Amino acid sequence: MDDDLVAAVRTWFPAQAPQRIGVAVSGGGDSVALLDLLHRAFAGEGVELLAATVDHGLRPEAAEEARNVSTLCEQLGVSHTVLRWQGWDGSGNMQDQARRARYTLLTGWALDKGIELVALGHTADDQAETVLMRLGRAAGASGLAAMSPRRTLNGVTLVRPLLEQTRAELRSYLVQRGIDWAEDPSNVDRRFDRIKAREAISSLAPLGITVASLSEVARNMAQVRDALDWYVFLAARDIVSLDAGDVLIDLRGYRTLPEEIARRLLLHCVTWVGGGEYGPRRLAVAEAMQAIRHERPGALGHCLILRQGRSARICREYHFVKELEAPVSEVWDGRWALTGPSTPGAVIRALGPEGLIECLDWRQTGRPRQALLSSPSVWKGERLLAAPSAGNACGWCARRIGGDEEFYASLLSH
Ligand SMILES: Nc1ncnc2c1ncn2[C@@H]1O[C@H](COP(=O)(O)OP(=O)(O)OP(=O)(O)O)[C@@H](O)[C@H]1O
Repeated sequence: MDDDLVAAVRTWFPAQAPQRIGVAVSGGGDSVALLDLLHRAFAGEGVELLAATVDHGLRPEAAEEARNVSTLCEQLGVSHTVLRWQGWDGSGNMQDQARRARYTLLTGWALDKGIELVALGHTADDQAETVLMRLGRAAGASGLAAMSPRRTLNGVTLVRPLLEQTRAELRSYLVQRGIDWAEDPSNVDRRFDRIKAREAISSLAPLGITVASLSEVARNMAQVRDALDWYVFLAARDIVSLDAGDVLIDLRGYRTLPEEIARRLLLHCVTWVGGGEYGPRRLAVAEAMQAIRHERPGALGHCLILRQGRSARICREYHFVKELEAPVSEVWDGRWALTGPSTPGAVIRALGPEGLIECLDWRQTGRPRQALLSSPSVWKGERLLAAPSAGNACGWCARRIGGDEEFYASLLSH
């Protein structure tokens, strides 16, 4: 049974193991088991295993738990780093902020150490709880697909090799191995939805709703999501074109798409143009879809939807970028890189109405005024030097990070 678990964990990684693998160890049972399992799975393969613990500075016991992880790592010959978070300012949702900070710290650590893959200890129980919580929010296929076994964040691949193991199995593994772990007190705190979900699952068994069945729902929904994404990809190839960082959707083609494909395509378009960490709400998406179908202008996810001939044009809304400024050597609005003649002190800003007035040929570009207002332009103080999208390049070139092909490719990246 022990060896089966080791072999099962090994299957989540490429046959040709990477040189280094990172492991995020909180000190709780799941991630301690993960550390030991990975250590055994890669013994003799010449893989360097590195562990990290984030101390959020929120619980007095956290420092000691981190020390216990250090001791275990020492016994296993694994190098261990403690990453400290001092970020919470007492406002907002502390759990959510701590979680985001944890991922930022872990991926930053991985990049620093040249680690491509970081393993996390989420289990089948975590997956089942996530599915149940998302049911409570009336999630669709993507939400119910819950956590992916593998995803990329900030250029680092996060892997969840324990997603098919239960918490109980891992606890009994640790007991057999004589390895101790810390019990997080928030694991019994009923204020948290996750704990409520955990308790609910235990009483849903008479209906056949269990950790196993909910995890299977997640796997089924991941397949549904992937299938839908494939058809969104085909539709995008057919009816979407890109222009200067904006998206053009053919209106006739859009009207004939099934509702769910149309919804997903629109979401992808506004995420690609507007960035945005949180997707827009369902109601707002439905309203924007209606606007497109009836050829009315609309707004969604920090983007404008304009009618342009037989297409809907999705562009960045000026209001959301008018204060943004970056040196020309940096990325602007999370998506634009500008290159041109060396000009010390030059910055990138949205073109805005003052800039557009100076671009005498902007109409010849065929781009609408509202789209050009939010386009990237080069300034020195109050002087406009270049506006590549508005027909005023002056030796400058604006390139969207990832290129246009990424628009299509990222539809299939799950
Ligand atoms: N303080 C920590 N230091 C290092 N790794 C951690 C820490 N907390 C959590 N992790 C990693 O994340 C895994 C899941 O833990 P937990 O469910 O508490 O995390 P989470 O980030 O809240 O999960 P989710 O991604 O669902 O929000 C752990 O098994 C471990 O690999």
